[in-house]
Amino acid sequence: MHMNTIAFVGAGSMAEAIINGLVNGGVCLPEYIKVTNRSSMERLDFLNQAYGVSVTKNKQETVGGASIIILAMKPKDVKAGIESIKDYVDSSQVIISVLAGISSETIRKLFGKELSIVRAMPNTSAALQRSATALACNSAVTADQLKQAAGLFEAIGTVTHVLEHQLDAVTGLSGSGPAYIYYIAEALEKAAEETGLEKETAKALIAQTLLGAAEMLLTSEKEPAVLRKEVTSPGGTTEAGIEKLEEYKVSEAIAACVKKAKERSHELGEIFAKNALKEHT
Ligand SMILES: NC(=O)c1ccc[n+]([C@@H]2O[C@H](COP(=O)([O-])OP(=O)(O)OC[C@H]3O[C@@H](n4cnc5c(N)ncnc54)[C@H](OP(=O)(O)O)[C@@H]3O)[C@@H](O)[C@H]2O)c1
Ligand code: PRO
Repeated sequence: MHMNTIAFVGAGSMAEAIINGLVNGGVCLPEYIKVTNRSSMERLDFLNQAYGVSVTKNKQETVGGASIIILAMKPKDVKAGIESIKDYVDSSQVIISVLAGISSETIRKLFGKELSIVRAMPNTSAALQRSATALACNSAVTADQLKQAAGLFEAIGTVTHVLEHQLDAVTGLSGSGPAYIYYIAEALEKAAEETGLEKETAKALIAQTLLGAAEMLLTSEKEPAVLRKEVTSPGGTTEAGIEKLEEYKVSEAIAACVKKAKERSHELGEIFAKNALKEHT
């Protein structure tokens, strides 16, 4: 795809996952990517060496003239981060925020001007071009700008358009989702060792089982419940195992987990707006 300059403000795990996906997926030349952070030059040097991207502490050099600016700091650092770039940003640029919970309106107020703001909720599987990304945008975003933002995330996985208020639910589901799956993988590994398998053997079997099941979910027209039934012989091993999941109310635990994560996303946005906008209103 054709790519204009992309500036990353924040150089942590989410920024790296996106950079990795863009560069190693061959969808964007590293010279089109500029990265800055707050303090760690060591981290910037690492990204430069690992991916060939340009790195600098200079905020003007990073964001000035970039067609896309990606905000990738932790919520607590957003106010200072925006403060440090706002004078070099104008309405011809598209701001993409991957920040959990923080609304486009809060971001706009912090910049203190009308800007095209796209909110994206990707996940760390972006590093393998396997992110499930959801996008929403403010009313200043043109169809072309949204297409440009979607193109960037399509290069590192799938893109789903949602309403902005739905992003909290997306965050609790697929933004945090890889961690839930790793949690299950950890539990399966522990269980496999307890039932007599070596760690490496278990790890390989678990990863391939997750991959196969995910591919079935993606490609089959059958509902998950039907796919599950196909594995479950009456009176067999799966039925015996699933009886335990029911006994331990795993389904309820998963529902509570996703709900709590969604609520936390909303709460982070509310708390942030209340504190960060005190002197802006
Ligand atoms: N990790 C995920 O799975 C994931 C998924 C979806 C969305 N997100 C969102 O992505 C954002 C970043 O998360 P993360 O996990 O990548 O965090 P992280 O690993 O802690 O990285 C945060 C980065 O922001 C930089 N930073 C802090 N203050 C800054 C400032 N004033 N100016 C410029 N850069 C600044 C930090 O630089 P220093 O190291 O120099 O302090 C660091 O490079 C969060 O808002 C999160 O909600 C994360
Ligand atoms: N990581 C961020 C968090 O845990 C947002 C989704 C995944 O807050």
